[in-house]
Amino acid sequence: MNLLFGRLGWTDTPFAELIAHPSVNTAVASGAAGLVILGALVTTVLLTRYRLWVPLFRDWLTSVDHKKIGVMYIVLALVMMSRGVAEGAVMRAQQGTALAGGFLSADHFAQLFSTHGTIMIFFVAVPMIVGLINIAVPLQIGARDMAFPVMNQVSLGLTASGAALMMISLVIGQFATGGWTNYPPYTGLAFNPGVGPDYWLWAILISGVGSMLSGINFAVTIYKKRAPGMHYMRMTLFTWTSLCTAIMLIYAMPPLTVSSAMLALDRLLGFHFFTNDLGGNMMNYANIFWMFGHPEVYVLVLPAYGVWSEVASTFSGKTLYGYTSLVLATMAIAVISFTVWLHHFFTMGQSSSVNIAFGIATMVIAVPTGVKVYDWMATLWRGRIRLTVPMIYLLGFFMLFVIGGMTGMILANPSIDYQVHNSTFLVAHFHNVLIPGVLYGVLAGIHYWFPKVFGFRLDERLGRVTAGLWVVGFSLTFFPLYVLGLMGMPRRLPDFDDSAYGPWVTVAGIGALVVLAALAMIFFTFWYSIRHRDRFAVPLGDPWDGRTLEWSVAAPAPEWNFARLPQVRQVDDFWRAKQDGRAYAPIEEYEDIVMPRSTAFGLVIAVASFCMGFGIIWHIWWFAALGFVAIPAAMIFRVFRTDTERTIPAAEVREKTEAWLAAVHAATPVTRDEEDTPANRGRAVFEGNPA
Ligand code: HEA
Ligand code: HEM
Ligand SMILES: [Cu+2]
Repeated sequence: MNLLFGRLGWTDTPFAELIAHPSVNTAVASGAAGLVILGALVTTVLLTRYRLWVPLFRDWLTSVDHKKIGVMYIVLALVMMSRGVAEGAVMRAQQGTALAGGFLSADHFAQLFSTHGTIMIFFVAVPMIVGLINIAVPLQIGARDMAFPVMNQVSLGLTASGAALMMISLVIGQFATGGWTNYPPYTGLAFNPGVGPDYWLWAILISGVGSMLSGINFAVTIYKKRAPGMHYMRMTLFTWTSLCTAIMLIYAMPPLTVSSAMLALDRLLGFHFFTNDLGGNMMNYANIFWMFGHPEVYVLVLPAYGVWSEVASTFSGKTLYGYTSLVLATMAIAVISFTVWLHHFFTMGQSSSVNIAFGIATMVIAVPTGVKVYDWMATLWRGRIRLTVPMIYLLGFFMLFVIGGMTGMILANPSIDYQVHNSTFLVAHFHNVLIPGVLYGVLAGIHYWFPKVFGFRLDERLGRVTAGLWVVGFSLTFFPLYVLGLMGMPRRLPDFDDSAYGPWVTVAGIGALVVLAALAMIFFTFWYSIRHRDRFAVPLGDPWDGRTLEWSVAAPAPEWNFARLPQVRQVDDFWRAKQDGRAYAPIEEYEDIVMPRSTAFGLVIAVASFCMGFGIIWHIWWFAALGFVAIPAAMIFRVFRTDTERTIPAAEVREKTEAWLAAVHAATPVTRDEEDTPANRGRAVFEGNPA
């Protein structure tokens, strides 16, 4: 232990390990570390080569525009997802070759499922969802920005800082082996003195605060920043689900922060909250963690349900069937989800009557979820269906998610759960809700809102192939796990010698290859669409014949979103406005618009919190102190700034808006009959002459 580097030594890299013990296992670890380093180098070279550092800093990293922050969240999530999916595939390869001896050590496999689970939940699903909410909600409620734009940037910074800790754990030291739940006492000092659990703890502590702040920001934005006339029962369903998710984040994140902080105290200062002796009890961890953990999965899935609502209604050309029931179902799921956490440990010793109570509470969630599924189906019924990419994802969701939900119902029976708890049946269940439920929803949302942010849409053909690959890839990879689970295969199993597992893990392995192809296709779709962006341009801003406010402005949406705040009269206001000629009305008087000024505050907080986390993990106390002091210092400095706002002159707003309005009015109106052609021709799709 030394003062300068704490417990960090030269041998704490996978490369040193590779030299000391050359094997396929250590080579894989070094390869992964090499990829991280290579990725960082290539990014640096490209940014320098194309002189992008300044634009990156000026237009993105210091921006407080909710749309840009949303995009950065999603980019972060896509980077992390590439790692997460690759890790999933490596685990499948290990189990696929286990009968022949495999190629990974048990410890390495344990790190893989721990990083994979942690990354997928906290650094893929959460940022994807938060990113979409950032992009869509202010536009849908007719606002110019978030309630707290700078805090929004801080949330992103904290999330990125946690993600950076995850990435650096590949290169320096190693990650935890305790799964995404990091249960003590296994992760306590007695069993795990290394840095692994500390990486988990500080990545979660730092990003968790960011998520809670996001929740506050979203809730206040939706409460306070709605346009005139945007009553609660006129909001879009995506906004409703975002509001429920925001409230859930506010209540669910603190338990996670508390359980993690308590475990950190156990590890750093010898507290005994969760040890087996000296008064500790790990059941406290299990309870507090799952008080977060269960609501968390609905935090993720509710906004995806919101996307399905938008998609179903837009692409069947109908107002949502059962609007009120969808709102009430969302609220019911949000509330009930706080009463079911114990179903994650039915087998951990409480009496059967307690188990039964929680089992029943769990099953009750099927009712509001079913209401939603039937409402979406009724929305499609007799609609003018357009099979766009988001609709393909919706169909995949209908087929697959319902199966995953049903297996959840099976697990909710304590007596059945005793048989399949912690088997791959469970692994199949949760991937079956997370991938078709959350991931498909997010991908559908990206396809749907991409043109609004960038002014051009993504290629439909490639998007369809990608969606198809996700449906096939998911099914091949995860349905075999139900069978394996019923055969008795436990989760988190690095190797086995029961040859009966062989065929099923082989199929799952092939499925993982298809999923890898689907991942590659996502990036190819982006690349191809960006290259041909002129062909895909939709400057008028309404490529899907949209129904809600975000489609009533140009694409890309101007920085101020709305030149004049809209006056809302009903659900699907923009759609009705297009029909009775109110849409695209001329604006008589333009006004100056005050917007928040760009700032590096979030960036400073991100770097400082990273230093603090990294310092504590490695016991490099001076480094930790530096970060710890920099955070309040930056806050105090920020409080004294007075030049935090910037006025956009009315003339500038007028010029941009009038040019766009003129283009809209010059475009050929598309009549109902022509609408069956691909709906995304780059012109406004509306009926009649709006002038
Ligand atoms: C987005 C994520 C998500 C979602 C939506 C769900 C949804 C549900 N989950 Fe799942 N679950 C997870 C993510 C998710 N889960 C994760 C990550 C874990 C494991 C964590 C770990 O241990 O690592 C887990 C674990 C888990 C367990 C613990 C099992 C164990 O550890 O042994 C249980 C037990 O009750 C459960 C139940 C349910 C139920 C009842 C639903 C319900 O909400 C499903 C409701 C939906 C339907 C039922 C389908 C649609 C409904 C209809 C068409 C209406 C008609 C149907 C009926 C009337 C039945 N889940
Ligand atoms: C896309 C392809 C994916 C593949 C191939 C894959 C594969 C795997 C594998 C092999 C495991 C270990 C299973 C075991 O313990 O036996 C696992 C665990 C897990 N996965 Fe995935 N997965 C994928 C996507 C996702 C996604 C999108 C999410 C979340 C949004 C996710 C969340 C998890 C979680 C939470 C765990 C549990 C980790 C733990 O045991 O602590 N996965 N996955
Ligand atoms: Cu749960």
